[in-house]
Amino acid sequence: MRELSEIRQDINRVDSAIRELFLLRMSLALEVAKTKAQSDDKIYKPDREAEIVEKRSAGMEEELQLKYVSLLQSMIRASREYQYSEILRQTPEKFPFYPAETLAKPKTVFYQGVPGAYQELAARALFPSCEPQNVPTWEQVFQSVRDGKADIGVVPVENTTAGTVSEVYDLLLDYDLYINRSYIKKISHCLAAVPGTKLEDVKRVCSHPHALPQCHSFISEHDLEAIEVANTAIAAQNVQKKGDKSLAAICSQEAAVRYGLDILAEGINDMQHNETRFIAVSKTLTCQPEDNRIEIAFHIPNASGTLITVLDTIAHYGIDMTEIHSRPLKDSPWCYVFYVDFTGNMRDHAVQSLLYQLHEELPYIKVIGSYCVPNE
Ligand SMILES: C=C(O[C@@H]1C=C(C(=O)O)C=C[C@H]1O)C(=O)O
Repeated sequence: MRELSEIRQDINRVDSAIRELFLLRMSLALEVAKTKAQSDDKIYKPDREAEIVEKRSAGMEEELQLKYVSLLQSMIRASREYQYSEILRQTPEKFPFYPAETLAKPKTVFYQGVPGAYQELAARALFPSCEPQNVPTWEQVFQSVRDGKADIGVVPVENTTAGTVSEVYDLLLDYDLYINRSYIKKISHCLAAVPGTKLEDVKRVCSHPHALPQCHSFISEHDLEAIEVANTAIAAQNVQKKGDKSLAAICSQEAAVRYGLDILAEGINDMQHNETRFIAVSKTLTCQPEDNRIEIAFHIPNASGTLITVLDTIAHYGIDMTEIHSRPLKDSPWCYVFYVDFTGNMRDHAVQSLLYQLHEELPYIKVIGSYCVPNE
């Protein structure tokens, strides 16, 4: 039997030979890419890749064949990524997405609900010089922006306890709007009722469908009946209008004060670290120098391993994925649209190469936003 160190020296020699061959293969791939660029041909040739995999691995013993195919596939993907990156360096006009530099100073900002809603607070924080206006539904916020009645809509997209606000994501695509800003707000809910109410008088509690699960423990400990309403501030308004001591609202302190309610309990959310992310949407895709997040929506081909390939491709460009979720495609049962957030700025070369590649290789992709998450 040979010494371990001796075998390892042979492995090192093989690795060095593979390295040289890898570099040679990459330079050949680049030559191919330049030829393709001249004739405006596509980089991705799935038939040629399938032929390489089949012919080069033919006749191998099955177990090693599987490993070799995976090695070949990963080398070919690296070759494609390199080609996209180099082609874009030489012909930057091939980048398929054109964000505007900045957002024109908004005059009209809409939110859903009534004054005192968390969305109003977020709208004021994002656009301090505007007087936000309210409409009854999220759909009306999106409609108003699409029809030009509002420059900006401010809506919630995610809560750290209750999760993604799916309806807002569906509306983003339905109304073809873009995310331009993001704002994370600490959410501390209180229980508010008409003046003179004691905690033991309260039997029912109303609030937004996302706020109720954030206070699940409090609601069950006090054996309260939970009633869904369109907005936390609307809940406070309802309690004021009804004047019934058995009904309380889960809302912000601001909403309780605005509707003249007594605060019976504060910070009633299950998780003390409870935050909601709000976004500002408009008709324009923008990219500001300080933006450090991009969000895309895409469909994947109906084949195994395609989602993992997309996620791997993101990592191959040295980009960090920060969030992923999916929504059903309403017109194609059991098919999904995926939403992915990742770090970077749309002016970065790595981000542009990634987006160029995904645009060329996926059946559908849309950049749905560029925004800044502070403190990074
Ligand atoms: C190099 C080419 O471009 C791409 C990369 C391939 C590779 O690295 O072998 C094969 C097919 C294409 O998807 C080519 O078309 O030959």
